[in-house]
Amino acid sequence: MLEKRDFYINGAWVAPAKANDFAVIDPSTEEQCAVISLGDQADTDAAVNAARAAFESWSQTSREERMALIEKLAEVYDARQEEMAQAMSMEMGAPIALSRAQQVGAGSWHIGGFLKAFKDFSFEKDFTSTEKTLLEPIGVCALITPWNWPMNQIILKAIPAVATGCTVVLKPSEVAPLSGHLFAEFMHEAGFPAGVFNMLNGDGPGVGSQLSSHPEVDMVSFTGSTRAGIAISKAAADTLKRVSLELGGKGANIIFEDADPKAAKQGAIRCFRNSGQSCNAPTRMLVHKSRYDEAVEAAADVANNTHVGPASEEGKHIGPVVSEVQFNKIQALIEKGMSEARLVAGGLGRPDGLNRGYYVKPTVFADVTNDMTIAQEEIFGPVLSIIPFDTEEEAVAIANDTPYGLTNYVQTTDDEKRRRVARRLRSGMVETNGVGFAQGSPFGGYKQSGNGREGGAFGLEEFLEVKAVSGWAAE
Ligand SMILES: NC(=O)c1ccc[n+]([C@@H]2O[C@H](COP(=O)([O-])OP(=O)(O)OC[C@H]3O[C@@H](n4cnc5c(N)ncnc54)[C@H](O)[C@@H]3O)[C@@H](O)[C@H]2O)c1
Repeated sequence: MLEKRDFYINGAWVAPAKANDFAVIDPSTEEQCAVISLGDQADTDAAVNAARAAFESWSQTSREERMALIEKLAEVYDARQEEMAQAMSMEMGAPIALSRAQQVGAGSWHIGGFLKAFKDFSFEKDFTSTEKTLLEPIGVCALITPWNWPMNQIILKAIPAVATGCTVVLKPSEVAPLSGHLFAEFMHEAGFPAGVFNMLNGDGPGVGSQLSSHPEVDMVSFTGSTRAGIAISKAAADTLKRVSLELGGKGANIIFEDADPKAAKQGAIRCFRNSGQSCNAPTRMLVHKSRYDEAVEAAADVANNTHVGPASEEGKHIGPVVSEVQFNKIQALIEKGMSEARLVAGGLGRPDGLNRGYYVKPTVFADVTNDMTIAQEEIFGPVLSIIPFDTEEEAVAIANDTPYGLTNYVQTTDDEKRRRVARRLRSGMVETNGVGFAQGSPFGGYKQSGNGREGGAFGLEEFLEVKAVSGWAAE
């Protein structure tokens, strides 16, 4: 069993102020795989003070110095990618092939996106011939991250924060803390000065809320549930710190009558990816009535043919969900779905042959209406809800009828319709016809999916203050 009790504070690994062990469970086996410590106020203060002390000099470094350290970090990340893939696979159950290609791969992709954006990023702009606008680092940033795409989330925050000259305290998810621990090792190996990057473990009510309310923290960048996003915003209100939120989603995937014949199949595969634990998953499939029966059959077929197995097994299967808490929550929502809609694949309990581990059957519900619980709540498991529609107007109304607004999807070969519908969807992202987003593209949500944007130049701007200086040049 791994022992990872220490925190990374002020450039060194330090023991927690008080012993408070917390077991990390491997979701594939339900066995304890590691022990960490949950920090308390003294640890939080030590990490924040280190970041505060480092800010003055770090914020004055040149772009070239910071860029060189991020390039070094990228080298370390590449050289140690197998360790990172194994850590994530064990802590949150991503099958090892997916962990290597996508969980680790997402990190490399975003580092590359930031480096590209950073090279041309302008920290000074001429507002008039005499007035200058300066973009300056906001200060000490608390980064609070979830367990579902651990490295993706950490890199989307830590890299732009240090790139812009901020200093950082990272609190990874206590459910999947091993990747965050390893990332701190990478930052150390890359040679960032002491105090620029700090990492400590803790839970939401402890270190999470201590960071959110800390008077020496200037900004909280959070990814996780809408519930925690609200709690953080309230805790941050008394010190009026900036709060950047990336929260949940309930993406609609609108399949029009003229969509690619494979659209339903691909939509179901996408919904089940990472065992359904993606905030941008297309979990509501809206299908035109002329294609409805065919889509239900295709989605059920995908569910019935999706192999579920341990994370350590090679292959394209899906792994368990992350924890017993999530497993139970998903089971309760599947049970609710069975009382309100038509179950066409999957259902309650573990898949055949798996009696230990948090494995969920890929599940499809048809004849769902948008007022049902399974169409409104984020399930965060491999569960798809299929909703029929008649007209474009109806499809847009159903898609927008949710408190969330992260990613929606549109499938049609009609160019005009695709653009028209994309404009009307109230979400931060609209993916059309399966075309992936470019490197550095802004990631974030409308409504209760959050208020921030991550990735590339938009992601750098999140960590900057704007200063207007008059009389910069003599008239
Ligand atoms: N929009 C996005 O970019 C995005 C990406 C990934 C995950 N998510 C969302 O994250 C959720 C799943 O992750 P989770 O279960 O780890 O979420 P969570 O909100 O329970 O926890 C996320 C992080 O917040 C901390 N936390 C919890 N309560 C807190 C509080 N009151 N104050 C401060 N910190 C607190 C946790 O310790 C953890 O580090 C899903 O809802 C998913 O949609 C969103």
